[in-house]
Amino acid sequence: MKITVLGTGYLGATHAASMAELGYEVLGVDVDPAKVDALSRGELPFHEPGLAELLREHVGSGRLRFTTSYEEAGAFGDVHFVGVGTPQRPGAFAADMRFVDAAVGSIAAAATKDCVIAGKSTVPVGSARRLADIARASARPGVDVQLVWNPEFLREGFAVADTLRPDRMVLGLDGADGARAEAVMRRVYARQLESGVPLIVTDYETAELVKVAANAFLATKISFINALSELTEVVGGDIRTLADAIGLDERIGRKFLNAGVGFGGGCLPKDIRALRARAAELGVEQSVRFLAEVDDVNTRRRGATVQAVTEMLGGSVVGKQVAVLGAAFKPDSDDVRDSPALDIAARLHSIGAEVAVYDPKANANAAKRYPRLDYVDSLEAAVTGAEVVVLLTEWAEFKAMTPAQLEPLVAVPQILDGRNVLDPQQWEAGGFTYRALGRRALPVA
Ligand SMILES: NC(=O)c1ccc[n+]([C@@H]2O[C@H](COP(=O)([O-])OP(=O)(O)OC[C@H]3O[C@@H](n4cnc5c(N)ncnc54)[C@H](O)[C@@H]3O)[C@@H](O)[C@H]2O)c1
Ligand SMILES: O=c1ccn([C@@H]2O[C@H](COP(=O)(O)OP(=O)(O)O[C@H]3O[C@H](CO)[C@@H](O)[C@H](O)[C@H]3O)[C@@H](O)[C@H]2O)c(=O)[nH]1
Repeated sequence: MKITVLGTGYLGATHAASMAELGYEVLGVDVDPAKVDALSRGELPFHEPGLAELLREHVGSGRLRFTTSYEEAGAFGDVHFVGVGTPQRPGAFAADMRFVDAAVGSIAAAATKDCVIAGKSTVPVGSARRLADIARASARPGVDVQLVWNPEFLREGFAVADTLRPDRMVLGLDGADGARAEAVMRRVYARQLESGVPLIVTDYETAELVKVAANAFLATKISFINALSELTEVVGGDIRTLADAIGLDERIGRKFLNAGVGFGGGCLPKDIRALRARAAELGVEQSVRFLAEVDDVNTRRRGATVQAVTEMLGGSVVGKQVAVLGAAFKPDSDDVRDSPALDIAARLHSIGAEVAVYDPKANANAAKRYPRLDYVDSLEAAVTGAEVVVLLTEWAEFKAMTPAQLEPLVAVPQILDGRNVLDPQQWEAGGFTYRALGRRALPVA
């Protein structure tokens, strides 16, 4: 069985290399020739632990190739995975479906043998049924093209492991017409299924909704704890202890209750907005209205961080040296899409602070987004002369730093822990003024 993966970004490149790892011959397709050239040389254009090695190995063996040609893909693939982007539509909350529509239409028209198109991109509910119509209408006479919806749940930073050993797989089918496609997909994923990965076979709409529901739930969990942070900041409580305590209840669970500067990335923010937009189109806006508050709580954390830094600097950031540790939206990624860290750094700069940013992997992407910030190559360079150090992405390097390491370098020993990952006692004993979002009462303006 031969596999193509349409779109070779974070999802597609990971999926393509993982399919090669499972033993398939794989062709990755992208409309970006620079990306295709880099991948064809075995060079990963972004940071993802373990993926560069997998890519090199399988490009080297010839099992994994890349192209810009849909014609080549249509002749090659028995299964075509669709992993192109569905970003937020400019000026709106809805998902931009242009790339998925184009990919499905192009591959259906190019297919010269019976095949299955497996949608992995995150899409508004109702898209699969519409795309199945596009596929049928575009297919050549005598070529059977079936569409399944097979959403992807990988996390950046753990993308390879999540692809090879997911918590579950979901397959949305076009009713009884989906029998051939189901059999093909069970063969593609045979190794995972044999190793016990649960497979949920359902209709298109449920499969599409499972994906956005999972992300909406995760976003809600984060905003829940961050909303409680606003309370602990006022009364002087400790949000980490609170999260530990409620998390011990197995019905609640401790995961995704880490309070701080909030969620970002290419998925959670845009996916909750797209769900709201789709619900409004369907006339059930009120059903997910709470997601507006989830989004607002999340955005407020960024403002609260800027406010806390301002207070630590005596009421004004103008001309003050601020060390920002982290630019990626999460550690072990160089992705800066909707990154709270970078947004906060830019906001501080826009109100007059001298901001030095250091991220172990994301400086280059951050510089493309906000070229006017000062990016430096080490933790030491960032904190030298700083009047406040602000930890915004919890890279291992930042979690491991000590007051003794920073104290000789900073101008004023104060630190804001935007991710609640440092030990307050250790930093206070080391001579630092320590503040954290939700963990200690922040100075009230
Ligand atoms: N990044 C993740 O962790 C993740 C996880 C699960 C689901 N998703 C979903 O997967 C989709 C892709 O996300 P991503 O983060 O990989 O995006 P990305 O922007 O990194 O990659 C998208 C790629 O698609 C390419 N592309 C655009 N139009 C194309 C076309 N017609 N044919 C071929 N290639 C085309 C782009 O050039 C780009 O390389 C989105 O719907 C996203 O919500 C992403
Ligand atoms: O307790 C927590 C956990 C996460 N975050 C933040 O939430 C964001 C998202 O984190 P995470 O979900 O780990 O990363 P993603 O790679 O964006 O993965 C999410 O989005 C993907 C794309 O849809 C899905 O496939 C994954 O299942 C889903 O976890 C990041 O900014 C994190 O810093 C917190 O603030 N507190």
